[in-house]
Amino acid sequence: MLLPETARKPTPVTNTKRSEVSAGSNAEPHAEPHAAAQSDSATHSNGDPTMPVAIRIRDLSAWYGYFQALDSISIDIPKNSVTAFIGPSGCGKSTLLRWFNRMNDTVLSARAEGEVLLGDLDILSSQTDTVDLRRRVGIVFQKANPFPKSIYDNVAFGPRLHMRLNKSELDELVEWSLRKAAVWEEVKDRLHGSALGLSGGQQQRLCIARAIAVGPEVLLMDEPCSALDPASTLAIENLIYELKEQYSIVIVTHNMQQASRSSDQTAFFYAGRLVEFSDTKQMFTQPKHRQTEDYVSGKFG
Ligand SMILES: Nc1ncnc2c1ncn2[C@@H]1O[C@H](COP(=O)(O)OP(=O)(O)OP(=O)(O)O)[C@@H](O)[C@H]1O
Repeated sequence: MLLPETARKPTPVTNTKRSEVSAGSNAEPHAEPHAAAQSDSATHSNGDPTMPVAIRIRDLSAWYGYFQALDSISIDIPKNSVTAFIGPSGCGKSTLLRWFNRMNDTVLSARAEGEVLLGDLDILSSQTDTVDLRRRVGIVFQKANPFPKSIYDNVAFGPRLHMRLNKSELDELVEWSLRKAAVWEEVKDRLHGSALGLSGGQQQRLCIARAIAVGPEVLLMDEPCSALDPASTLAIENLIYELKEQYSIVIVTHNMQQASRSSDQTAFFYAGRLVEFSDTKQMFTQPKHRQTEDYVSGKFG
């Protein structure tokens, strides 16, 4: 079975210790961070120092214009495991996720300072090739967003852009990706039909197939099940479990049961700050901070 091309040669990085990237020419200077309640003891590692790191984040702060959305976040995203980001609405989960593959570049007022490393690659460097970065760090959004093309062309889109494959290799890769995303059996007889004709849950799994077809190292999932029914949610959660053997996964979720079922470690954010990062079992049974306990037990949020 043909597997997607493995990691490409990383783009040359700058030598600067701290990077700064601004999405638009109208980026604004610093403003005071909004009210935040970070614990002094919030740790960037989940406690296992032997765990290989997929993405290393140090002192990351981010703004939209004058508004500070993230304040000095340091966290190590472990390899081949599932990390859940939880916290009340507006605490910065999606903002953080979207800096991992520079999706925030599309927001003119967005700006970040600090360091985000994917191996040797300095993600925030202005010299980073964002097309290649997004191949290495794929993203699946809350609402499935298939292209208005056939099922086959949705999956083949990235490989056609990044790889040189002949027709049979491409066919094989499309099938591999759809199988891996657990949607092959449902679509194999309609590969050239419109992706928009699929159900929401099927569309979401198609989007996962599209993301993994280019061989990413990291898969970001921003509330991937929030628009799905319980059966489709279960299918995606099972899929996440299968995929972590091969990918490092970060999932943003408001669903505490989903975080506790699907993730190996959980990071709790509040008002732009990391409050606690722990093994998921510990987070849900013996949180270190009162604020975490209140949130996971549903007292606020
Ligand atoms: N494009 C934007 N322009 C200006 N402010 C933004 C933008 N996107 C997010 N924000 C603000 O940044 C803060 C963090 O937003 P973010 O979407 O990261 O939070 P979140 O924790 O993912 O929230 P939710 O759980 O509701 O999706 C919020 O106050 C939000 O209003």
